[in-house]
Amino acid sequence: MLRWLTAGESHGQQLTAILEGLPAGVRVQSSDIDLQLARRRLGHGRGARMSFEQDEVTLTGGVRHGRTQGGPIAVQVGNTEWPKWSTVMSADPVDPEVLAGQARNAPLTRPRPGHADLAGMQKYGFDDARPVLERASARETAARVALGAIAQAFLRQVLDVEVVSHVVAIGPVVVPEGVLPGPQDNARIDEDPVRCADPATSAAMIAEIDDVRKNGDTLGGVIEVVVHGLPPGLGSHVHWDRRLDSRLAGALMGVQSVKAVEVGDGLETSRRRGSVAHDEIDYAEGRVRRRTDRAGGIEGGMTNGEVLRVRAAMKPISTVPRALATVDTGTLEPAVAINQRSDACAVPRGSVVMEAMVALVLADAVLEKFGGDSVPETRRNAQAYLDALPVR
Ligand SMILES: Cc1cc2nc3c(=O)[nH]c(=O)nc-3n(C[C@H](O)[C@H](O)[C@H](O)COP(=O)(O)O)c2cc1C
Ligand SMILES: C=C(O[C@@H]1CC(C(=O)O)=C[C@@H](OP(=O)(O)O)[C@H]1O)C(=O)O
Repeated sequence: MLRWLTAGESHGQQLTAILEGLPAGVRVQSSDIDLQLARRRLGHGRGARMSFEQDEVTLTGGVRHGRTQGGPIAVQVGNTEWPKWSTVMSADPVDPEVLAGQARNAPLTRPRPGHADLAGMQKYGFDDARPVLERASARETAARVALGAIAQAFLRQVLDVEVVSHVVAIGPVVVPEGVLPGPQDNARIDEDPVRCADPATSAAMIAEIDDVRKNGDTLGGVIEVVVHGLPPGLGSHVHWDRRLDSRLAGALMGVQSVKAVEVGDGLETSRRRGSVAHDEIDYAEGRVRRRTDRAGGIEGGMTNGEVLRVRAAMKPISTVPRALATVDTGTLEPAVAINQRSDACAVPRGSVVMEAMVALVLADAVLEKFGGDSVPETRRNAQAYLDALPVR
């Protein structure tokens, strides 16, 4: 079983992430994580913070000389903005007189609609939204991407699995049907400002983001994660919490701002007749395969050996520059929501986060199926399973 956990605040000293249960011998180094974190900072529509916040990665446990050792892997992602926040976010008590002089410490009492601010203040008994927004912030996704980079290295080294992603919708602008990235397409897609695999749609997406930005507004959209090289039989039909689709949906829905998840053709499938909704089976090219992949590579809660496709829909950024109506929780008077710099559209960089979540779930499912305490052992187990499949 693979377990992972993150800790840390948006303006805290650092994010901390732990990944436990990975076999020994996965080749991984800080630069692999740096690469993924750099991808997460890109994208047309990102906010100012993404241009000056550097992610300082340190592997502090579980890896020696570029290989995992079998123990928990610990990663720190330092916030380079920390010096500006070290008093306001200090873990230890600070002299009240020093704090009083800090403009950043003024209580945030105008909760933003669409954020955790108000419900979090009520739930935890705060009269200031700061402690809520610090942890609710998607800054935390940097820690997930760091762990996802390690999970991706494991998947690649054990099974040649490649996890790629692309943006399929931004606001009302949607890619045409049939655009499907290949296993090596991430580098090409990264070069597109909105991580869209279709150049004509990309231009329309950029125009849409520019338009909302000009109008003080924000946008959401849809990301598709595509996984090549998975064997059949990951996950299971036998119980709801063993189903791979359920585990993927939970992981993607657990990313800040995700409001819907689709597996394969998802909602579109529900509108089709059965005769054209499923994937007929034939025997060709030496294997039993599906003629189409409407199911997105999962049937009965298990991978079926076809390309896996899952989609996550992000709501528009909640910190709308043309600030939304709220109430000042100190005075109960009408007010406008807290408004600071923010992304106009985080969908392109969100796609890197979705890849990480999918990689973590799949690494867990691979270990559940094949076990192994070292990469060679897991690889041997996987190969023995593939060789013994009754139907290839
Ligand atoms: C990668 C990423 C970046 C985000 N950047 C911002 C941002 O700059 N400003 C903002 O208000 N929300 C941003 N969000 C969205 C908020 O974190 C999200 O709206 C908030 O957590 C509430 O969403 P929920 O109701 O789904 O929890 C971002 C989300 C992601 C995944
Ligand atoms: C810092 C990151 O994203 C942040 C996520 C975020 C939010 O509300 O989710 C709000 C913004 O932070 P701030 O309010 O400090 O400008 C983003 O910049 C990051 O992704 O590294």
